[in-house]
Amino acid sequence: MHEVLEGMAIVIAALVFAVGWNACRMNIQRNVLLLACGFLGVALLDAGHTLSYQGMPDFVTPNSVAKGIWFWLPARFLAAFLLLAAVLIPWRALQPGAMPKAQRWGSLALVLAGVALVYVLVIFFPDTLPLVYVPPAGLTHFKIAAEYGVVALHLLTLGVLLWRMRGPTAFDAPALFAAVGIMALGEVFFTRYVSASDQFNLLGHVYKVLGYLYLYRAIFQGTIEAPYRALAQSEQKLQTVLDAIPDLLFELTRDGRYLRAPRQREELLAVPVSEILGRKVDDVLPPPAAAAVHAALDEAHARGRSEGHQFTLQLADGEHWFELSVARVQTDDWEEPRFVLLSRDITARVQALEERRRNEERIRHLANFDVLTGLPNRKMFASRLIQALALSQRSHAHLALLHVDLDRFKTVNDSLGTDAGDALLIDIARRLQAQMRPEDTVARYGGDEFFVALPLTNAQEAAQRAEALLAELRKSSQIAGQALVVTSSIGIAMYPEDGQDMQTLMQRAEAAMDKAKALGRDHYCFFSPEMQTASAHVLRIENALRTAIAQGQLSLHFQPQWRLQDGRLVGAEALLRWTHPELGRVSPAEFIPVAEASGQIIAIGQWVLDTALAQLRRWRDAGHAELTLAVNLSLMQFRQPDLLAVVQQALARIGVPAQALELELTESIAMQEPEKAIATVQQLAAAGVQLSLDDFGTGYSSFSYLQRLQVHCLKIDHSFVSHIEAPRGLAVVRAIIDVAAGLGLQTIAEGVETPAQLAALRTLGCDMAQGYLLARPLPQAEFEALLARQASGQALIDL
Ligand SMILES: Nc1nc2c(ncn2[C@@H]2O[C@H](COP(=O)(O)O[C@H]3[C@@H](O)[C@H](n4cnc5c(=O)[nH]c(N)nc54)O[C@@H]3COP(=O)(O)O)[C@@H](O)[C@H]2O)c(=O)[nH]1
Repeated sequence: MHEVLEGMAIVIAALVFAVGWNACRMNIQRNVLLLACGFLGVALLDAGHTLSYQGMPDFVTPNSVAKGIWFWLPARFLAAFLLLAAVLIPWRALQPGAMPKAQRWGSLALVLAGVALVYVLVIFFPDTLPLVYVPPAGLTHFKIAAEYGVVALHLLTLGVLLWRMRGPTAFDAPALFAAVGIMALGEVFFTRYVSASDQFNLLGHVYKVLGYLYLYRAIFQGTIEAPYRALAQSEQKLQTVLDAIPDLLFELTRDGRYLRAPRQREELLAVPVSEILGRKVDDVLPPPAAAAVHAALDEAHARGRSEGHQFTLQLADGEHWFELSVARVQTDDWEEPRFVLLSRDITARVQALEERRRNEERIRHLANFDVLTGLPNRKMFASRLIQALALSQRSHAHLALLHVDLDRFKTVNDSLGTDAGDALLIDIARRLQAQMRPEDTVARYGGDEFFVALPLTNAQEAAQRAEALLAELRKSSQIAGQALVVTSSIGIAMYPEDGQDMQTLMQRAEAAMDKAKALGRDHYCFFSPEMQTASAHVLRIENALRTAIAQGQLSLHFQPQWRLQDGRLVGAEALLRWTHPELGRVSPAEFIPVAEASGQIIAIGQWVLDTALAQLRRWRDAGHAELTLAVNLSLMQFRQPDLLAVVQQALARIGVPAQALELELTESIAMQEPEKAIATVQQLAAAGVQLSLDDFGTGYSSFSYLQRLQVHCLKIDHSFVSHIEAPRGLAVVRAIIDVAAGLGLQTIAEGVETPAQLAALRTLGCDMAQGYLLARPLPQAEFEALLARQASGQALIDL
């Protein structure tokens, strides 16, 4: 039985060695190497113990119990020390890579040398060894103490193990714990036996075998089971990763034969996977795609990997783009090279890039071309003009810059709507473009303004081109079902005579265009230095006007208005005056149009309204309650969407009744947008404000229009009054007064300069009059002096 149990123990210890030794060829684990080599020593010592056992044939020298024990004890101590060392040395997780040969073979040699030493001592020098067994007494104290020493080492190992098992371990700690625990128990039995065949000795051997078995299990688990499990897990993980990859994955041979498809996406394949495997790419893919795969395989074969080769495939849902990534699989030299090919569907990316390219192209186009007409815009025109000027400079050539502006384009927009206006602009742009030579550029500058650059063109040629353009633009356009005829005005500036740079030339072409308009439209006009002077003056006025209110340069004069029935001063017209420190007194006839064109008229108009109402308030407070004050409205003011609110707020803020304010609106302003004018006047009239129609008779208002325009007074223009002494002039004024009377409106004659004019007006029944004959526009103090004289009962005018 002893031999059987020992035989089993030797075999298991040898297995521990075999498994551990081979595992160390693939992994670096010092603990395993220690146990493996150590337990080979244990197996050899146990073999010596078995062979020396009493009852066995003599092993080199006569066998004895003591001889057996002398092989036994080193084996036990070796096992105990090995286990203790194995749990003391930190266990590292499995690391791929072979243990260095020198380390493995060195450890083995060390163990074998130790074992050989024990063999030599026990066989040839037994007398040097202490007594371990004395028949018939049995085991000596030394032997028992030695066995307890082994037990103590095992207990120490168990303690270390328990301490290590508090946390996760990189080895099979429970199996190792069981192995050490059982071996320790077995050793206790070996301290108790008397005869080699008693039950303690037997039990000790059984426990020893069991302990070895657990040790084997621990080594097997750590070196074979665990790596296999980790491998299975890692393969599972790899498959999960592969499943998550949205690409096609194939394994191919060097010549492009499909071996495997670890990741299948049938929807990205023209043919099912089953039909692909075993075939070559040339048989499956169209030639350009197959060529891309071969190129990728060649590259991966040469460099280990390849990326970026692309091809397209026509699939059921349309054309798809694919990009290849190929990696060469590590194989042994004798194996056929294999490649993992990842085919990524990059259709969305390609489409997004294409979309981005298109968007960039669109943005570039928007940045350089006018959206409505497709003509170059300001930016593009500027760059082309600068280039053309540089070229003209180098070649000493002329260049003509034309500013084309449509005449009365606004009327088209107002009467036919902006869609018709847009259609007209598109048509005009097309016609302008058709007139251009390859070297010319026409651009839309916004609204109905166009600029044309004509390189290599002298003044004579520019005039001919302008004539041709005017003639072309004069032709009718079919817009909104009707033939529309729009003329245009062209201003021309010549390089180098009129300017050397873009800015100057453009300003001068614009000034020339203004002149063409002033000449009656449908004209072209070359720039002349006089225009420059005029426009410089206008620019000066415009700039100076900006600070006029803040610097207190504005004031109001008041021209008295007289009731012709009794000669009383009943009102005044507020007239704006501007005195500039350098420009001196500037006439409103000069600066009001500039203020209008630059938009400053809104602020200036507000100032006039507030100042006039404040003055009126003071006069009314001073007892002139019947006095009214007329304030002129410009076109821009009249078009203010919040005009009613502006007027009402001013009245309320200053505390003047609406009836005391009269707003003067010229007939031409009222006729600009008749329907809107009727509505605005109606709102103001409803608010109680009086309205008079200035310059009456100079415009084209019809009776029906007059009937709907809720003004209370017609102001007979100076030009009619000045001709009143002639029969036809008299007839005109009479007609105006009769119309007004018929419509229930008052009349006021302006510009009365002679007693005869005044007499005629009275005879015709005109209600009121103002003019130099009666009084010029007066500063506040002088006007107040008149009021004071009237209040004191003096007659101010002779009727
Ligand atoms: N929008 C605003 N327009 C204004 C304002 N103040 C003036 N104006 C307009 O400027 C134009 C020139 O005005 P002005 O130089 O003040 O000339 C006015 C009178 O001085 C002049 N007048 C008055 N009586 C006579 C006369 O007997 N003979 C004669 N030759 N001229 C005379 O007429 C001008 C007043 O005209 P009208 O307004 O049509 O009543 C002028 O168009 C002003 O309207 C302002 O605050 N806002």
